[in-house]
Amino acid sequence: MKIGKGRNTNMIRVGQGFDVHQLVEGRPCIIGGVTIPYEKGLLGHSDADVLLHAVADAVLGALGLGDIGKHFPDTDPEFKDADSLKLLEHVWSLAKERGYKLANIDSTIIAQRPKMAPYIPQMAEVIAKALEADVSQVNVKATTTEQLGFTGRGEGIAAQSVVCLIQDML
Ligand SMILES: Nc1ccn([C@@H]2O[C@H](COP(=O)(O)O)[C@@H](O)[C@H]2O)c(=O)n1
Ligand SMILES: C[C@@]1(CO)OP(=O)(O)OP(=O)(O)OC[C@H]1O
Repeated sequence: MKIGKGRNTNMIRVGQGFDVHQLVEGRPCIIGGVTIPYEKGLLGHSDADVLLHAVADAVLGALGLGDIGKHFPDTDPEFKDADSLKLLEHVWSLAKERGYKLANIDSTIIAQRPKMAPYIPQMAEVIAKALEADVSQVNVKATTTEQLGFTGRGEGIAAQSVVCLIQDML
């Protein structure tokens, strides 16, 4: 969507991301780039950082560039145990080279446990740094599902993210 005419025209793009990973024993619980002390961790080909995956998918969606599975296939040994922060930084480089900056991003972690609140400020800092933005542009929330469904039973954790990017065309 273009706003304005001629010079100083801004392009605004919106994207959303959603991801789920299974909770299993013997894996670290890394969410939003923060390692959370917990009896289980998230299973995946990479470090399975469900929040950073949702953020990366939201950015790719805003850019119209598909999803993280397309950019980092889970059949590629290069991405085995990959640090999702590095994947997000690569995704952000695609936004930057197209002239986009972050307007704001809002994310929700859907987990019965562990309690996310103590770690949320640090997650927001990680995301802000990766997207080269101020932390005031980044919001992270958490919710349980009141013990309902796979998240409520503690079988997995989900995350969703909505991003707004702005392209300055001076
Ligand atoms: N894993 C979670 C889930 C929730 N929170 C925080 O608790 C609040 C209440 O959760 P409800 O699902 O009962 O609405 C929620 O608003 C979060 O602040 C959390 O820290 N970690
Ligand atoms: C990140 C990638 C690549 O290592 O693997 P996973 O950690 O399994 O994560 P997923 O969200 O299933 O999809 C993207 C993958 O290609």
